Parts: sequence; structure tokens; C-alpha cells
Amino acid sequence: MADRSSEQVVFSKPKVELHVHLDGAIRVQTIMDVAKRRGKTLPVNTVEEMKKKIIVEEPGTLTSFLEKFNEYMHVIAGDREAIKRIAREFVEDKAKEGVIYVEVRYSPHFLANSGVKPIPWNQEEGDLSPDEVVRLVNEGLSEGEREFKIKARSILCCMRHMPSWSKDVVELCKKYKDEGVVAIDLAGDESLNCEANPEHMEAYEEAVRCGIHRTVHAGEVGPASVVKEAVEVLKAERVGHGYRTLEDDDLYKKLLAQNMHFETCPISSKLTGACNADFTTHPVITFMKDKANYSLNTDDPLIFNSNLHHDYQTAHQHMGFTEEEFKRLNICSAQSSFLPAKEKEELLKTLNEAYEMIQSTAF
Ligand SMILES: O=c1[nH]cnc2c1ncn2[C@H]1C[C@H](O)[C@@H](CO)O1
Repeated sequence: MADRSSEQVVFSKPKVELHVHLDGAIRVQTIMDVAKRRGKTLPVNTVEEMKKKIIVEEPGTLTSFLEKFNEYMHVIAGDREAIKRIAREFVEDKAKEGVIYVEVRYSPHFLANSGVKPIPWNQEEGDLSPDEVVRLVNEGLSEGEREFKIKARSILCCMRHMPSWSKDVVELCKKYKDEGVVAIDLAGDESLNCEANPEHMEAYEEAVRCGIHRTVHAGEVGPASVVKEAVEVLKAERVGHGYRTLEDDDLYKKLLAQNMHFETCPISSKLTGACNADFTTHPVITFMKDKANYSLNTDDPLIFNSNLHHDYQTAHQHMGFTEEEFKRLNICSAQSSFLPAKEKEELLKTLNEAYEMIQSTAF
């Protein structure tokens, strides 16, 4: 299994990450510690053995990748201390990668054990609701922000196969709008369930009505029509992945003209089978050449045994990305972040200074 600790850093300047799942970015050691404390049985006893269970090493399918969450979510879900801990540790890990602003996403329902039907991961019913999950994640992220001096905001996920949760999700977005929650997302298995359910649509309509920002996983493994629906029906302001947009030339041209943001995740796209394993033919190369608005992201670094440096390194080594392009895409990411205008300006200023891109007004 690859050890990423000594990997070459091709872009050591401050970065912005917009697409990463909290429950796909947990430390294996934390899973082991929490399992021990809670007396939860795991099929293995060591970190190395657990990594072998969780990590995807060869390209597979989105469906088989999503099954990996079954290996460990029962350990973390329903436990207040664990949820706060994974959020704080997440911020620490991102700070170490040189990320100065991150939007992290998760499903509050997947981490709860009460007020959620069905109770996920075969848990016994407890007293931790999706609402309290959001509060705990907010606390963990805020602690991490203070300690590691970066900014972290969150996005709450609706799940494609669980439309009955979506109303709650938008209500939680509204309730915690001023406490770190910046947007709503629709995640899950696009390959099994392509068309948005009316309950997802209603949640997104409410998000529009209440000024909640919107992103949607679309065109990762599903066809370009899912992207079209995400943008036209769900009113997505950003597209999660979006690779298969390129299969519909008219749609792609339209989204380019609209400056639509694509949250791309190169390493993830290879291992979920979303894109060809040959990185030299990757859709993000087209985005780069067309000067599209996109970001580079890790998606689920735990399961892909990865980190943000690895995505940048891959883009540099196999896709011809330059330092200038890394700067440009991070500026695009900051511009497409879901921060309020003033905070966005501050983020852009920090990046411009770090990239020495200050415009001269001397004459
Ligand atoms: O790449 C992905 N595509 C679709 N759904 C995903 C991906 N990575 C994680 N998820 C799901 C599984 C998580 O439990 C959920 C919320 O973070 O989102």
C-alpha cells in the first residue's frame, strides 16, 4: 500500500478545497481508538489490517466504493465524542496539506442514531439526532479552525437513495446558516438512481427560496442529462464531479458560458471507475485547456489512501498542469466558494498575495 507521507509536493502554496466528504476523510487510527473505547467489534485488530479492508487500490465502481463505508461508519455514528473528534482532526489534516479554506460535506443522518428512519449502519436506537450531529460537527470544525488557523465551512448532503431525509437536510441548512453550514448537496449512487426524486426537488426549491447555496453530485458516473437536471431543475450553482458533461457538447458550451464550477476529484474518479484510469485522457484536461471554472479535490481521502498533494501531483505529472494553472484554479475555487461576499474577498486577497498576483496600480 502506497505511503503518501514522503510524496513530492508540486504546489506548496495556499489552497482551497471544495469537495471532500467528512465521513470519507477519517483517520484509521481514530476508527480503531473509537471502536476500542465503545467496545465495537471490527473484523481486524490493527491499523494496517483495517486499511486493507477500507482502502480501494484498483479502479472499481461507484457502487462498490460506497460499500466501503459499511466497514467503519457503525463505529463513529451515534457517538458524540467521535463526531466532534473527526471534525477537529479533519481541519488539522487539511491545514497540514496547505489548505486555507475548505468546505467539507456529510450526511447528518448517516452519523445519527435517533430521529432518522431507518437507523443507519445497523445501530441500536440512541439519542443522537441529525440536528445534534450538525452542532457537534460545527463545534469540532470551529475548534480546529482556532487551533490550526484555517477556515472550514460545511455542506449538508441529501442522499439519492433516501429522499425522505431531504426535507430535514434543507431545514438544518437553514437553521445553521450562520453557524458554518454554507450549502446543500445531493450525494450517493447516481448509477442506481439517476432522476432526482420529487422530495429532493422540493428540498432544493426550498433552498433557492431561502438563499441556501446548492451543489449536486452529477455526471460523475451518471450521464450528462443528470448534470442538466442538476443545473436546470435543482438550480445547482456548482456541479460535483461533472465529468460526463463533456458527452453533451451543447450543455458543456452553455455551462462554460455560464462560468459553472466543476468540483473535480482526479484520484477519486479513477478509483470509482468514473473516468478512464489513463490520466492522460482525463476530462479535467479539457477543463484546463478551456480555462473552465473548476477545483481539484480529494473527495474521500481515507478510502482512496490519498491526500490533496497526490491529486495535484497527478495533475502535474500526467495532465500537464503548471504552477500558473494551479494558481488559476485556486482563484476560481475561491470565487466559487459559498462564503459571503466579504469573506470571499478576504480569501481572494490572501491567495493573490500568496501567489504574488497583486495588480499594480502605480501609474
Ligand atoms: O464520490 C462520491 N459520489 C457520490 N457519493 C459519495 C461520494 N463520496 C462519498 N459519497 C457519499 C457517501 C457518504 O456517506 C455521503 C456523505 O458524505 O456521500
